Amino acid sequence: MNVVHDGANVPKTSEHPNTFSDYVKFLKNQVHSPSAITPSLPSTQAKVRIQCQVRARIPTNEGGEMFLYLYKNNLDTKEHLAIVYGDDIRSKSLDQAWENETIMNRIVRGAFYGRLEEVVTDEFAYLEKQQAEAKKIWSASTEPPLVRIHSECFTGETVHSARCDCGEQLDEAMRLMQVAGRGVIVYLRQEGRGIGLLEKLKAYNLQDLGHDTVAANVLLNHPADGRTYGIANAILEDLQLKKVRLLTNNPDKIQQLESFGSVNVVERRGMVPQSCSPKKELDRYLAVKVKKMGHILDLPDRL
Ligand SMILES: Nc1nc2c(ncn2[C@@H]2O[C@H](COP(=O)(O)OP(=O)(O)OP(=O)(O)O)[C@@H](O)[C@H]2O)c(=O)[nH]1
Repeated sequence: MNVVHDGANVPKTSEHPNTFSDYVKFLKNQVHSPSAITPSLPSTQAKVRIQCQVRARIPTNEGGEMFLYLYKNNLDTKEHLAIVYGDDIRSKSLDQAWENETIMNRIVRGAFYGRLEEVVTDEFAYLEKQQAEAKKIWSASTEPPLVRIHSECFTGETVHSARCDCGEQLDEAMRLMQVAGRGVIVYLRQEGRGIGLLEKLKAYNLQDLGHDTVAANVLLNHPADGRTYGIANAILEDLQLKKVRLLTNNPDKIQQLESFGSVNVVERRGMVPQSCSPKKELDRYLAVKVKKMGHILDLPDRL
């Protein structure tokens, strides 16, 4: 993109808009300061506050595209993400107006409708185009989208470890959403079910000595699963999703998400590993998830 015009300051902005003229009023009446979001409340009991900082288009090698939304929050310093398919799924906190920002500022942090394809030279024409794009979005379907709440797994996703099915689950979720043209993957930086990569790698060494994934965590004085879903819930709220079809084998995830009261899981879709060649380590991992962690997985012949 090559934007040459810096635009006017966006004045103070109040409520979330429903129409484009509301949107313009909204921009005029509400100021939000993203710097107010700092990790000042370390307790997991603290009220979760999040702010979407930026959104950017990611074209994929498969020919489709997604938008990546990056969030800041008040509980930790991690950059939690939402991978969003479909133009009608919008972040409330991103679309808010920030103090003293220009149209160019809004473009750079991704708070625009449609695609950035040409140089912005005429602010009025740009706003007219935005109005047309916004109208399309606000008349779009409100069907509950496919949603996956995915926890980071460097080993499974980046170095293709065969110890777990995390990489495959992420790829499959992206494939399903690309086909559906709509969906959200909330990508939480809760590596190793919340214990971090350092401790997870220690757990792998204990697993090579014969301990399973749960026992290895416990031997290292960690819970079997130390994850929380308050930030995921807040991100789904921010994306204005009240009903979702969740891709998961983990009933605890559904229970925890619904316990916040703002997001309703109307359907659970299983994530069955597609790789047809059974792998010894992966099958041992999946069997423990079913037997010890209550996961639902329909692979009776393999496990
Ligand atoms: N501590 C630990 N974490 C692991 C291990 N294998 C994978 N993980 C982490 O587990 C997380 C994924 O959780 P899973 O239990 O595989 O699946 P889930 O998210 O509970 O459930 P699904 O929605 O069905 O995928 C990621 O953060 C991985 O890094 C392991 O052996 N030990």
